[in-house]
Amino acid sequence: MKILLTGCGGQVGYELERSLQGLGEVVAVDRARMDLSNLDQVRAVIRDVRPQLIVNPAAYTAVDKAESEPALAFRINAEAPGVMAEEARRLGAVLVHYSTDYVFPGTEPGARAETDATGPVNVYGASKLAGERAIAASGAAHLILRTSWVYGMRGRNFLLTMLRLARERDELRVVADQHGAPTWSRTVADTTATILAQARAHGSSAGFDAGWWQECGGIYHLSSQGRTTWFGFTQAIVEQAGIDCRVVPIASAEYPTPARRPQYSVLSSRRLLERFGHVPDWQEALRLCMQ
Ligand SMILES: NC(=O)C1=CN([C@@H]2O[C@H](COP(=O)(O)OP(=O)(O)OC[C@H]3O[C@@H](n4cnc5c(N)ncnc54)[C@H](OP(=O)(O)O)[C@@H]3O)[C@@H](O)[C@H]2O)C=CC1
Ligand SMILES: Cc1cn([C@H]2C[C@H](O)[C@@H](COP(=O)(O)OP(=O)(O)O[C@H]3O[C@@H](C)C(=O)[C@@H](O)[C@H]3O)O2)c(=O)[nH]c1=O
Ligand SMILES: [Mg+2]
Repeated sequence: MKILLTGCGGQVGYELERSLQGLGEVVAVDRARMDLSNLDQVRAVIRDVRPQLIVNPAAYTAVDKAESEPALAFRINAEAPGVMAEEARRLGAVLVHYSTDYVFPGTEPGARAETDATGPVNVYGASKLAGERAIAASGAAHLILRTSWVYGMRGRNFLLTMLRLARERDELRVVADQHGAPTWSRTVADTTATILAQARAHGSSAGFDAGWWQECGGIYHLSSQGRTTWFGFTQAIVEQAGIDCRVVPIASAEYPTPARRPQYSVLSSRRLLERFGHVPDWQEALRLCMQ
């Protein structure tokens, strides 16, 4: 099976390139080969590669910057995935795409299910929601995995930022009123591969089985078990790294940013756990990652 993987230099894309190896021949493309802001190029690369599976972790992920670049964020996060889905349908291929907890307004303390009402509070979230809708409307077999607070030992992420700041400063002031579940990039990639292996087992040598995608496709929440705040996440990071740095809880109002962020961002991964098994607890995953 031929797999087209986008954004192979990103946090999740890097891990996917490894996790997807057992599944087929992975054609990994970066921005230089396929720029998602260039829709003609997206189309041309897919028609050239003719994959049976497209996996798309590439995205515009700069949450604050998106507030001042909405058109670009929407092109990359909504229009480009829409083109991928359209091309996937033409080829009879499957599209696996990633989305975010930021599609929700975050006004309710409980964990959000896939069927709960969306309502993004920032441009990034709105652009990701538009991407989900474009894919759903395309008629292509697809999987949309919504994850949250992704970190890892490479790329741009909260873990690496906080490790750097904790070494530079005596004190870190971190918001304690935004709730969510930090998720290791490797958890996202490995779980994706687990799901695809199950999908593959229901198919034939010719490819995936359309019936399986009818029944099991669509949106799944995929984030770590448990919950914390950015403050709690930072405490765990500093403690595990053994860095001598005070971590002080603050309110969001004391840390102004261009983009608003949801207050309660916990996702319930129940649908995924019932069908596909285990996802680790955030503290356990953080420990494994930092080892
Ligand atoms: N990071 C997070 O906290 C979360 C992420 N997600 C979602 O998960 C998915 C994976 O995110 P993650 O791996 O963390 O993101 P990263 O920011 O680590 O990686 C994004 C990747 O997309 C690429 N990219 C950006 N713009 C373009 C473009 N115009 N053309 C081609 N490639 C481009 C980047 O390339 P380059 O290096 O060249 O910029 C990079 O390889 C995304 O869909 C994201 O929305 C969901 C929840 C949380
Ligand atoms: C650096 C820093 C941040 N903060 C706050 C700002 C913000 O409210 C919160 C998180 O900061 P970040 O900017 O890293 O987080 P952010 O970029 O909003 O992270 C989001 O990224 C996108 C891509 C997603 O899809 C989301 O799931 C989520 O992971 O921490 C502090 O309170 N103190 C600090 O020293
Ligand atoms: Mg960020």
